[in-house]
Order: sequence, then structure tokens, then C-alpha cells
Amino acid sequence: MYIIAIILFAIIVAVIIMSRNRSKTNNNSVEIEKKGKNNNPPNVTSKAGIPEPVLNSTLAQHLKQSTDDITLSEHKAPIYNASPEPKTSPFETLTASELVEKFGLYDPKLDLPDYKYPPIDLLDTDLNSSPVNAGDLDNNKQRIVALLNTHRIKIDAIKATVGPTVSIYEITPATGVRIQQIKNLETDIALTLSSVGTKVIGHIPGTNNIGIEVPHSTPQLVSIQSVLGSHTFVDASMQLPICLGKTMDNKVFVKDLATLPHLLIAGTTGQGKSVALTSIITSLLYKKHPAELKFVMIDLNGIELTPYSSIGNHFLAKTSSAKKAIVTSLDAAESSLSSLCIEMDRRYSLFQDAQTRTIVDYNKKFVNRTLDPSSGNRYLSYIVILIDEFADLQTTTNKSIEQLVIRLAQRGRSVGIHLIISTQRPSVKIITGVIKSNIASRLALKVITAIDSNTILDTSGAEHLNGNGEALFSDGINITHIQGGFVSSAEIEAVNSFINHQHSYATPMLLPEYIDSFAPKPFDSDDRDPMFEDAARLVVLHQQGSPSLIQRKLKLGYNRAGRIVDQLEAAGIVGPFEGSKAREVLYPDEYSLERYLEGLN
Ligand SMILES: Nc1ncnc2c1ncn2[C@@H]1O[C@H](COP(=O)(O)OP(=O)(O)OP(=O)(O)O)[C@@H](O)[C@H]1O
Repeated sequence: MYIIAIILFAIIVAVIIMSRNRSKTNNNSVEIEKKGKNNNPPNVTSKAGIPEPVLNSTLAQHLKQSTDDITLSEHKAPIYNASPEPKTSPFETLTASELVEKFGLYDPKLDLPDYKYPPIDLLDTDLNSSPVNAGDLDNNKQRIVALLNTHRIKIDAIKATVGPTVSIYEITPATGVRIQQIKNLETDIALTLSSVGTKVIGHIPGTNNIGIEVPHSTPQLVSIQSVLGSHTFVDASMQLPICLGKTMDNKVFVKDLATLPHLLIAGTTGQGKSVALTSIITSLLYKKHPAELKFVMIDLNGIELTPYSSIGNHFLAKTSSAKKAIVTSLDAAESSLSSLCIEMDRRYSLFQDAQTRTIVDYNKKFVNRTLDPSSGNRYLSYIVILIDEFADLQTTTNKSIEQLVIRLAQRGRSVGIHLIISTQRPSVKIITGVIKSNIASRLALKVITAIDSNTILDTSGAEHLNGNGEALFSDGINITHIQGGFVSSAEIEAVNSFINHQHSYATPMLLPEYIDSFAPKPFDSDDRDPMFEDAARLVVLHQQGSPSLIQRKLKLGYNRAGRIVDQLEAAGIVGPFEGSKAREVLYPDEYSLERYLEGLN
């Protein structure tokens, strides 16, 4: 008895030491612990031996949320307790309201409970003085009024609004004055104000006024801090708020990517596409928790999006076979997009079973614990796919990329998958008719010709922009003239570093594995899950290739079971995903399977 007690004590001590050592492999956690910022209990090591990011501060909280399968960011695993394994799911014995009473609402943010959103003071403050002084504004007003008087055009009032790149003079015409009378004087007004580019922009919606737009000789920079710190952005109750800059009358311009629901950014090289892309990413990083949002970044040049690899474990998603979190090759781009299509189909099949139509409704049901995680249900994060330089993917030899992009654009919205595509080649070969018809929202930066502008926006105008982030945004109906927010490399670095120094998931979110049936890839046995062979025997024995079977019989989390099924598919043991049907098992009996497994080892 005494000896058994000593052995037991030694085992417990050894387990504690091992779990502490493993936790030190996570650089982030080591650094935070060193700084003494983290009051969490010691790291918990998952069954897979990976440092556990779910560090709920109390045992009660810990019981609410699963610690079973943490290599994926999305919780599909049981949300009651991981250890000891319950024999039956509480979802089988308790109603949703009883579950909520017992465990509370499901909170995806408890994945990383101590996660802090980046503070606004990481960004540079706006030190710009106004591009026009009050004296100049008054002079211009007097000159405009004098000119109109000479032409016997009476006005009731004139006021000026200073925007980032232009000032707008709003005139209230006297009764009987026609807009065209003022429009006819456009060149004369430009001459009077000595300002090339002055435009009479016509009736200002919602007012009785006519606008005259006068460009500043030195445009004002719109700092990202001034827009992300504004009430318009801070108070925006949107699913995916993205800040695109300021309008010409100095209003912060925020859109909800979830409703756009995709965006095309195009303009000649050096006019501000990358800055626009990074200000969109920065907007989302300021508003979203890593449990709610993942980016898939495709950047074949490996330049613009590379800095974000440092926040890969927090905010990026990738296929498990991809070595890097950011996609930099054509093949990897194709398999990532294919894999996203599989994820999209899986989400649709979850929606079908849950009888929901949108990600918001589905997640609401999940949070209310009406959906059983052991049937594959999980909290769904939004996925934003960013493609920097779409022309690199639109090669003549690879038409399938365009088809994948179109599929995602057509069906992604309801399931929370959104695309942002940027290109410096606004030609009809790159921005094809079918791409345009599926991506209604477009941001045009300066282009060279009216034809290019027409290719992007279906109208001219972008050829008159001044560069440096000045843009025209079209939501498919209205066009808004804006000045994009500027974000510097140093600011990107500061935000990424702030995020990077916090606890993260163990890996980027893993997307379902895509296997190209026409070009089978060699199956890498090093990447195989330790339970791979047991799972293979199980599916062959039951002649049923479903993750829930593996999950139940081998006591694994849903994510891990899903990955094993992907590996079984890669090894040719089960067939491809077929929506709500179970996968076909390609080995008829254990004998043939054992022979195959021997060959694999
Ligand atoms: N919103 C902005 N406000 C002020 N200046 C800007 C803005 N956007 C871009 N610029 C200026 O334009 C330069 C080029 O911007 P950016 O790198 O985004 O261009 P690009 O269109 O992505 O170029 P490329 O096609 O070569 O990648 C920036 O370095 C900056 O000086």
C-alpha cells in the first residue's frame, strides 16, 4: 500500500514537471510569464501534448469550455468537461436551457480569455495641421460669391467644409436658380480660385445645396488612428467593420464587410492598394477576438502580407499540409481555395442540420447550447480571404482558381466567408465579367485611363484621382469619393507585436485538407496522427467514414477526428467529402487494409 502511494505520488510529480516543460515551448506564454503579466493558473497540456491556450481562471470556467482539442481555433469539442471523459453527452440528457443553467452561455472568447484588443495609442497620433487656413476659406467664399454676382446668380448662403484632400463649398441657391447655371461656370470658378481640378459636383443629397469641390494644394494625410479612434468606428455594431478612410466632407467611412459581402481593390501600381488592404486588416484586428475571425492570406510575391505571419496562431487559417501560414505559391493558393470550398460546404451542411440560414443565427444557437458539439457542431469564426495581386493567380493555364473564387463569392456570404481581392492590373482579362458580377463592391484607386476606371467601377472617374490613397468606393449602386486611411509599416509592426506577445492557439486554424484527385500527392507519414491506424481499422470495420464515429469510439475531439478523416482521404482509405452523406470506405475488409498499412510503414 505504502509503495503504491509513493509510485502514485512520483507519477503525479512527473506529469506536472512534463506539462510545465511543454508549456515553455510556447514562446508567447514564456514571455508573458516572464513579464509577470499573466495571472492564469499553470498551463494545461492537452491530450495531444500541445500547450493549452485555454487558461480559464477558475475551475468552473474551465468546465464550461472544452480543453479537448485545441489545435483548431473553432470549438467543436465537447463544451462541458474534458477530464474525466463523460460516458454520455449531457446534450443527450439535458435540454438547452438546463445546459445553459448549468454551464452558462457558450463563450467563444474563453478560448483565449485574457486576450486584449490592441489599444489605439499603438497608432501614430494625427499631427497634421489643417491643409487650408480659415483666412483662405473666407477669401475663396468671397471670390465665388463675387463671380456668381457678376453672372447675376443669386445665392442665399455659402459654407465650406474642409475634407482630407478637397474643400467643399456648399451653396444654397436663391429661388429660381438652376444647377446648370452654376455648372456652366466651373472653369471660371477654377480660374478665380487658381485651383486646377475644381469641380461643380451638383446637388448634395439630403440638402438644398450645390457643391463645389476645390482640391488642396497639399492633401492631408488621414491617419489610421484618427479613423479607428473615431466614434463612428468604435461604436460600429457591425459584424465585420472595415474602415476605408474619410469622405470628402471629412466623415469617417466605415462599411460592414459581412454585408458588402466581398471587395475588389484595383488601381495602378503605387497608388495605395496595399495601404488600403492593411488598413482593412488593422480595422478588423481592432474589433475582433481571435476566436471570431481568421484570415487566409494569399500573397505570391511574399512581400505585403508577410508581416502578418507573426500573428498566424492568433488570426490566420491554413491547410494542414501548408508549411507557411501565408500562401506564397500558386499550387498552395489553389489548394487553400479548394479547401475553403470544402469548409464552405461543411458549414452549409451544419446549417442544414441546425435549420439555420446564416452564420449569425447558427452561432446564436450554438451559444445557447441548442446544438450538440459531438454531432460536429462548433462555433464558426468569420473567414476573410485576402488575395494580394489577383493577376498572379489569374494565369492562362490556371482557370480553376477563377472558378474557386467565383464559387466562394457566390456562396460564402451566409456562412461567413468573405473575399478581398486586390490587383494593379485593371484589365478585363484579370477583372473578368464573371468576377465583376460576383463582387459588387469595389474600391478604385488612381488608374491611368478612363477605360481602366470603367473596368473597375463601370464608370469613368478614377483616372482623375490624385494617388496616395485617394479612391472611389462603389457599393454597386452609389459611388463615394474618399481618402484612404494611412497605416505605416511601423504601426503594422506595433499592432502585430502587441498581439503576438499574448497567448495564442497552438497553430493557425487548420482548414479541411484538400486532395487533388487528378494529381495525388505523396502522403507524408510524419504528418500522420498517432491514432491514424486505429481510426483506419475502425472505419473499415464499420464501413463508415465519419468523424463522429472516430470521435466517439476513440474519445477524440471533433477537430482532431475531422483531421484524421482528411488524412484517411489523403491515404486513399476513404473517399471525398459528400455533404451530409458519410464518406465511402475504399477498403472492403480489415485484411486488405492491414496489407495496405504495412506498405505505408
Ligand atoms: N491612404 C494613404 N494616404 C497617404 N499616402 C498613401 C496612402 N496610401 C498610399 N500612400 C502612399 O503611396 C505609396 C504606395 O502605396 P501602396 O504601397 O499601398 O501602393 P500599391 O498600389 O500597393 O503599390 P504596388 O501596386 O506597387 O504594390 C505609400 O508608400 C504612401 O507613400
